Amino acid sequence: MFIKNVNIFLLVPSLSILLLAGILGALWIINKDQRFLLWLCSSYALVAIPLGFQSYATIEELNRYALPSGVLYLSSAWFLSMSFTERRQVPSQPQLASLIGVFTLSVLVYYSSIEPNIWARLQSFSFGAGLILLLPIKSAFKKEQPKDWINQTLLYSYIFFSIFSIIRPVLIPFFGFKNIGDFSKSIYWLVTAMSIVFFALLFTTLICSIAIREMLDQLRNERDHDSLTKILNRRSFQEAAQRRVKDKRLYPIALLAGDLDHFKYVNDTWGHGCGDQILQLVSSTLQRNIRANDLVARFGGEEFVLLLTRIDLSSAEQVAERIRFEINSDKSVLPEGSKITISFGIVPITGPSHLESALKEADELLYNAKNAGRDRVHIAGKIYPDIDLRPMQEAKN
Ligand SMILES: Nc1nc2c(ncn2[C@@H]2O[C@H](COP(=O)(O)OP(=O)(O)OP(=O)(O)O)[C@@H](O)[C@H]2O)c(=O)[nH]1
Repeated sequence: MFIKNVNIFLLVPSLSILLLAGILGALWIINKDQRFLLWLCSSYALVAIPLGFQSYATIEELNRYALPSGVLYLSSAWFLSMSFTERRQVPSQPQLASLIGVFTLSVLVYYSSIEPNIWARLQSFSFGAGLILLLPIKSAFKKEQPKDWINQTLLYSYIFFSIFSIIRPVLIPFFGFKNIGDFSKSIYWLVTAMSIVFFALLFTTLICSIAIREMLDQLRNERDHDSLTKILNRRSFQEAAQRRVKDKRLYPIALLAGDLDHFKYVNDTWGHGCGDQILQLVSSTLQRNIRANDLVARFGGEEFVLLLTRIDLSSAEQVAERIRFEINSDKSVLPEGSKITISFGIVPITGPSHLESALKEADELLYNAKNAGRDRVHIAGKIYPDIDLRPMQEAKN
């Protein structure tokens, strides 16, 4: 049996590929959304088995196990192509791939059981695997091409590998592979095994850099955004706002503090789910009403803050009124006869060091608007004679 006379060196290609499969599998466990890692890991695990086996098998064993080896190689090609389709978000073609697979396996059976011919087997099998790999290429090219060099390298190396799989058997005569008894020690087999390891290493390096970069982007995104509404959170708002207020070209700048009215009542009456829906609705209304360079954030609870650039106070007031009107008019969340209301306090930002105190001033104006009956906009410097100075709790009742 092939297990006798084990030359450990011959196991290096399959063990290296198994190691790469392990790295990909571990990365996938960290972020299960990146399914292309799982497909690639499976592809490597499947190819490592016949690769190790063929490194030791005699020509009789190669004949006997041609079908299972072929199934593993073709499945590995299919998983590799699935990894690529998942990555590029293009459709996979399982029916066509199955057809190619069945046809290729039939040829393999013929050239292993009926008329054993290793050369014909290699050609048909490599051709079948290459075709399966090439299936998603057309749709991948119809899509917008990747702009960064890592994704571009991945695309072109995948195409190169697919074409290489098809033409590899053509290399046989050039490597003088004549004595089929020496298959596992032939230069052809060495080139095949080393090329598989080379491409596996290349794909792993590229895919892992892409996966890690995307994971970091995702973490940064989660750190900077509110998970319910997807708008900026307080910390990232303050960072971004600091940059805006230092830029003279963005002045005049206005700061708006908004707070939903009687939100506790909404939660208590219609449930927390309804409250969450309202928070999402308000966030999308706020986002719809801002321009490039403006910021919108959820500061926590039912409290929102906007930084509007290149705008005077009265225009900022109009924006707030428009938002208030849109929120009031929404009929999608609360039952007929009830409406969502919001109050605003607005102040101008006078300079780079004013941000922190402007936030406090806007909050005070917002508090005044609440005391004055809610569902209203109060702006800095304006006198509101109808202000209701009753405590907030009393006003609620
Ligand atoms: N549904 C939901 N409710 C939240 C969330 N965060 C905070 N809240 C609720 O928001 C309510 C805020 O209540 P209050 O601070 O009393 O404010 P209010 O009832 O809007 O009263 P006024 O601001 O004075 O009009 C509390 O009941 C919180 O539980 C959230 O993410 N989802």
